[in-house]
Amino acid sequence: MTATIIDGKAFAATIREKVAGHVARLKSEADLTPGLAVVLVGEDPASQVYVRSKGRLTGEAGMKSFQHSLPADTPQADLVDLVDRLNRDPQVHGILVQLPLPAYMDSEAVINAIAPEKDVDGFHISNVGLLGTGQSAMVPCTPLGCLMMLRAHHGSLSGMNAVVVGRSNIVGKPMAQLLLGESCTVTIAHSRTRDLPAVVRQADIVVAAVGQPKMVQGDWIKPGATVIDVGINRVPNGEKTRLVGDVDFDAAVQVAGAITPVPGGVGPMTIACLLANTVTACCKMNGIDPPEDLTA
Ligand SMILES: Nc1nc2c(c(=O)[nH]1)N[C@@H](CN(C=O)c1ccc(C(=O)N[C@@H](CCC(=O)O)C(=O)O)cc1)CN2
Ligand SMILES: [Mg+2]
Repeated sequence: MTATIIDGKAFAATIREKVAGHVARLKSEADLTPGLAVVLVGEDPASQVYVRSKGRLTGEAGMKSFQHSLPADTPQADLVDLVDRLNRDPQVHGILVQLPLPAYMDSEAVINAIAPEKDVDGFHISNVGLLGTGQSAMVPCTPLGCLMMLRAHHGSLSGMNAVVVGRSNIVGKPMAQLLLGESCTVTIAHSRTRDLPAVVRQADIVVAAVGQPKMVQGDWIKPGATVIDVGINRVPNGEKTRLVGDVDFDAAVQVAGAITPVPGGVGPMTIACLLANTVTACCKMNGIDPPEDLTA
């Protein structure tokens, strides 16, 4: 028996439809249009693709999209000035600075310059602290998308063994916090973990977020486990390139109970959750209860 394929692309489309419904209601009932500002520094081709899709999907959901492209040698102070202006702009409810920033910039300082209530990435230290202490926070989009797929597939996650492979601030750590919030027993594994295959074999849920093509092997997966693959790695494929995840999909699909594909799994959920977070931010800023069905 091969695993159930968790279709993130289809799931993301249903979230974007719900977002569009809420946006239409905010317009007609409160004369409010949620606005998302995305800032790109430099010309990284993958980042350009992601920023373009964010702009397109923001528009398709009926929201206002503000895109700012700055040259690769922009001084950090100029970027922070732009963030300050966006913080004060009443048409902007969400601000996202596309990562990675050029190496000379202090990414943390830039992220912490965003007003926490407009931090739709959930990377600001205030939101990190709120999430870590189980309080209402803006939740990072990729881990939120992973959690939504897990909840939709399993219902309750209570008591399950979850292994998150990767300890980044943008995926691994918040993912672990979210799973802990669902009463999973959570292990964060990383490059120094001893006998990683044995650790992963204990998992009912594996979230792979290491950025290494096909690192998680099929025989590391416990039969029937759910595998969420966050990796987006571009590998050579003849004259071209193709995308592969952090999991050896062809092997893992034979063992797992359910698995996300790459592409078409976690990636599309990231942008759908960004739109949902922007609606939430807009509602909160205007004293309106945010919709509960967007991130349930
Ligand atoms: N400020 C942020 N920067 C980055 C984030 C983020 O959440 N906030 N995440 C990633 C990039 N990212 C969004 O920014 C992102 C990556 C991938 C996808 C996606 O839909 N991927 C598709 C494949 C697309 C392709 O062909 O390349 C898929 O997996 O099916 C969406 C968003 C780093 N930076
Ligand atoms: Mg740096």
